[in-house]
Amino acid sequence: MSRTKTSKAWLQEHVNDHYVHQAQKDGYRSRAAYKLLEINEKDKLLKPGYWVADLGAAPGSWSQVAKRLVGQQGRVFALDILEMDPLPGVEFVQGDFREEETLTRFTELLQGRLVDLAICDIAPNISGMAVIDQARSFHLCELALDFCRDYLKPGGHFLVKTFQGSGYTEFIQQMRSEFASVLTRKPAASRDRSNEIYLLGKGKK
Ligand SMILES: C[S@@+](CC[C@H](N)C(=O)[O-])C[C@H]1O[C@@H](n2cnc3c(N)ncnc32)[C@H](O)[C@@H]1O
Repeated sequence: MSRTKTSKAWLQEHVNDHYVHQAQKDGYRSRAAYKLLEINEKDKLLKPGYWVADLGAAPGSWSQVAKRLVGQQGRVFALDILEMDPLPGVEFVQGDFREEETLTRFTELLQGRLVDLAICDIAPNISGMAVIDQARSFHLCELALDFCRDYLKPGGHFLVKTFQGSGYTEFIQQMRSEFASVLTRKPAASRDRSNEIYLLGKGKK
């Protein structure tokens, strides 16, 4: 299929997408909100009073969901390489997660406290070359796992988007060494044709 036809097909699918309409109705910034809502419904990740780190947060629908569910006593810290329009009650740092300086600015917000939950929906810019995209994606996943080693409470949970393919099995092994259990989640809002799959690490060791 030509590029134009592919983009037209994407646009058509987007316009017809039930979750896109629902997000507009519910005031969420993107259809991704329903992935987190469905996973949360099953796994009860977000609780009132929790501190949550949202890595790769823009445009912000996961942060919206998180803030709503942690309530006034909870805090949501969001990070993205892109700008994000402010969200009430969400503290945001713009920067590249691969850079030490970004991590420093982000973790300064925590003032020495550990988070109860880390959620990571980071997806790198797609180059179209599967091997490169896959490697970039897992590099970011590994950085998010490093973040959990240092800034997630023992017993805390970590939800991360991955793509099945090269590096997937190795990353699950790394997750297993850090968490009591590692589960896979493919919410209905995640398109069938996408090989994205969420890993949920439960109970940081
Ligand atoms: C699928 S979107 C996240 C959607 C978000 N969960 C929501 O509900 O609105 C993936 C995000 O990862 C961000 N991202 C990609 N590479 C990044 C990096 N190196 N550092 C920080 N953010 C990055 C992108 O800018 C993009 O906003």
